[in-house]
Amino acid sequence: MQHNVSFHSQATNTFGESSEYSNAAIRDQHAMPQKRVYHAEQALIERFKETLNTETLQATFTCGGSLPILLEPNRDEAGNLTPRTHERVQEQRVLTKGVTLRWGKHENGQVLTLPVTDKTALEELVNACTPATFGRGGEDVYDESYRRAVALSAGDFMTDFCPYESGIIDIVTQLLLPSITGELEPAPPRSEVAKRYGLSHSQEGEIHYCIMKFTRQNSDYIYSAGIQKCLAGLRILPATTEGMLAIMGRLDMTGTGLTFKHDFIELAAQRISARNAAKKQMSGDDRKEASKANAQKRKMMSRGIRAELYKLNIYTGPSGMFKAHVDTPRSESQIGSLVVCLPAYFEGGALAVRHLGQEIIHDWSKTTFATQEPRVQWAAFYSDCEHEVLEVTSGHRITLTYNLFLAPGTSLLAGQPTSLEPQCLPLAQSLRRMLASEDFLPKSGYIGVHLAHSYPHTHPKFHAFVPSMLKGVDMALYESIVALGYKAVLDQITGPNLPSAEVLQLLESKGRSSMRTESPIVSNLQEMTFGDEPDEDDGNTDDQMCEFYSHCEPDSDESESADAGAPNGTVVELRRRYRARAKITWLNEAKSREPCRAYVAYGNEARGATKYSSAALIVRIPNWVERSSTAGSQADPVVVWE
Ligand SMILES: O=C(O)CCC(=O)C(=O)O
Ligand SMILES: [Fe+2]
Repeated sequence: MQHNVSFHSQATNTFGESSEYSNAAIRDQHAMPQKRVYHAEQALIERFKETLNTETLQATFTCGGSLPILLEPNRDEAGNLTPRTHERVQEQRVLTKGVTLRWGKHENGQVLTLPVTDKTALEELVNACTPATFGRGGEDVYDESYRRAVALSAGDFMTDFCPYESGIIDIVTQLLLPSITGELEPAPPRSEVAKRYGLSHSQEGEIHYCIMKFTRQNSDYIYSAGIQKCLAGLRILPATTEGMLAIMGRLDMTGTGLTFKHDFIELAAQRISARNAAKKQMSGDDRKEASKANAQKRKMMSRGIRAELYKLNIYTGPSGMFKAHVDTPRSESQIGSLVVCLPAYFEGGALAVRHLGQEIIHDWSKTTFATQEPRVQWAAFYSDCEHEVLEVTSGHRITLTYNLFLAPGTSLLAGQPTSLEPQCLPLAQSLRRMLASEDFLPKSGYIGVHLAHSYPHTHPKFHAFVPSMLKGVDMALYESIVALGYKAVLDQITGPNLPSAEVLQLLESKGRSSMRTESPIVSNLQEMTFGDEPDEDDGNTDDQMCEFYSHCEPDSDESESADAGAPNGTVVELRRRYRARAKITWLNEAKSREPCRAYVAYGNEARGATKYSSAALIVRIPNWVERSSTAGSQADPVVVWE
């Protein structure tokens, strides 16, 4: 996403107005006050705070690091590379061998290990490369005035360097992925203004960003002279000079050249909200909603990064370079690029990465090469970051480039049948053994297993659990059930270990959809009620809550229809839950008496409480005769909320 902010453009804004006005008129009316009203230091602190608070989205747009190559590392007496202590293992980010490259056709293979001892082999590698092209106007072009480099495609060489093994992908996943999958995390609370005008977090962030960028400010005031730029930056500039003057008159009533920051925020929020409404009317809302849902689903499925080797590039001095560009995404799920600089001598050739007016320079030239041990150095950045390889003045700058894609990641196993063989899970074996016995539930019935972990709610008001959330042993259990082919529901457990009232009906319903499909779970979400969630503020203790529940416990012979005329909906609901609970054969104990809990996310920072709930996997078990003929079949997999 390039934020090309243009201040003097003549364009039609989203209010449908043609924006033509005199910048000079505005400037004359509201000249910058001469007097400095705050200390420079204070301003810097405020700016930093602002960045910290509001520019969270993609604040870390690039990251980088280096791995020293120790060809003769220290070993302990036993010859181990690092003593087996926790601390030392953490430090073990060194490469203990050079990076080997192999290329060349059959029977003409060549090999080079960097750092280089054999200059001839290095020259041969350069000769084996072809001039590097780049994309322009939808075509691959070769233009030395824009890019002067040579390259080998991934299919034409091999290397033993592995970004996973060296820990780079771990770091990149931790630093760059959270902003991409941000909606999965509890969102920071929006301000009252943002809530009032229905602004998204990023829209709110953008207002603060523009204030920071275009107005010199202290904490409460902003300079009125920057307001016009702010509005342009936010794409909410009024169409006419009169409109702009009216805004300035409203914001800077006393003519001091200063505006209350909160007044500006209010005005900006109002205009963005109007723009949102106008846009909504103009566009195909349904299509947008659908693509939003798809994007969300994609994010839900993405807890990791997959790096795909793309090219080997050599920029040779003098004059090797690649001017400012944005990498062409290879697919919808590409989120960024990784550049790994191999240990070879060169000067110049810094990699500049830019985002929203900020620039980070990754300089890997001889300065580090000459003074320290050789290193493999790397940088990763989001796809929308502009970047540039500055001129290499001497030597060969050799890089490996990788495309970074969203991927399920190591912690997301649900629905990944190719990477996991659930039949081999010990839990699946043991479940199969139990179900094979005629002594266990000879007639059909239900089993319930309380999950080991609590799970955050996916919606502030409605509960839903999706397999992709599952962790550790819970995931193993889920996969085992999938492997056995029985119908199951991931259910929230509330109150004194009560499943939801309709869980058994769901299990008996005819329709079947695969648990693997992760379809959005909307139709069967339960609204949180008093009974679901003991309110910690109302002073109820666990014991009081349980006493309340116990009044609702149904007599064992009470019939379903007896509830029909019951006056209190909550009590009816609770009785149904008790009844469901009694019909389930529970295979383990629930963890606690108060399963639905609110924790404050992010330690003591007031970012709002995230609700975590206990859950159980409830499985419909056919009678013994039926299951002895079908158990183990994977033909008809398990179901979650259809
Ligand atoms: O080699 C580098 O540092 C970056 C290369 C690059 O930007 C590209 O291949 O797109
Ligand atoms: Fe690039």
